[in-house]
Amino acid sequence: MADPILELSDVSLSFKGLKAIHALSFSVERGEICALIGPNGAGKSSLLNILNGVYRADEGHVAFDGERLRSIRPGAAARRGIGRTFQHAALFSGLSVFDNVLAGLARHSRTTLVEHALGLPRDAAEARRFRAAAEETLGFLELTPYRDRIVATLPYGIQKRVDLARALVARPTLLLLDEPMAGMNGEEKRAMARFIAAARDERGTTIVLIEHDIGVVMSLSDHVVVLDYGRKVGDGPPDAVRNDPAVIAAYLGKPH
Ligand SMILES: Nc1ncnc2c1ncn2[C@@H]1O[C@H](COP(=O)(O)OP(=O)(O)OP(=O)(O)O)[C@@H](O)[C@H]1O
Repeated sequence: MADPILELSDVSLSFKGLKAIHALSFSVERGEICALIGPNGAGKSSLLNILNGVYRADEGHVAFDGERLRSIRPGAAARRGIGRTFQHAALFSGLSVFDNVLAGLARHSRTTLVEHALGLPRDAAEARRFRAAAEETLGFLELTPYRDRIVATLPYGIQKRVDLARALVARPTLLLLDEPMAGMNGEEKRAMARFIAAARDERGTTIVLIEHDIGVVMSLSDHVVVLDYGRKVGDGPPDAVRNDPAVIAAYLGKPH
């Protein structure tokens, strides 16, 4: 039975007259990997920005877990269970892997500044919980051997995995990944695809990702949504989308 975690209805977004997203509607099922594909400028990143509250849709609405998302800000979206990574990983390059992953919990702290400054028990208990969650996520993504390394000294593929760890440590219900494999070699892409699939399979995380590598999209996703100039031109399982004449004409047949 259908169990959508995300439902977009007639969502539109413009930038100073330029319509980046046109009356877009689709649903994402709980626990699936949904890939957003389409040429440069199709509106994919703008859409992720609406989903985690960086932008607000001009028209239409988005429901997350049965509740309408209204002008939510990124911090509130994170606390509601919507995690995000960005196209260009913005890690703290001078800090250790462990501290970067711990930073992924900063928005989830329930202790007040006073409790923190005074080192009160609630603060200490939370700090212990956060550290345990960070260690667990490092183990889950096979990053424990890199735990104390400074991020800037690590290979690119590992840095992108640290970025994934930072987003996963808070156990988001919905994780938005903006080109998690951009710039990676084949081996790094295979490793990243394995960890993304593990987040779905072992943690039940729903994932919406932007990806340009069609081979990766077809093998990793359960559902593909194709955008072109802000309009939806395809929506379905990977095999159906791959063979859809409208998608081939708009995207798959073009060099990109
Ligand atoms: N902040 C902004 N201000 C003005 N125009 C913007 C802004 N962000 C995006 N756009 C425009 O909106 C359209 C959609 O851009 P968007 O970045 O969402 O596409 P995309 O599919 O993610 O592209 P890419 O694959 O290149 O990342 C483009 O025409 C882009 O130039």
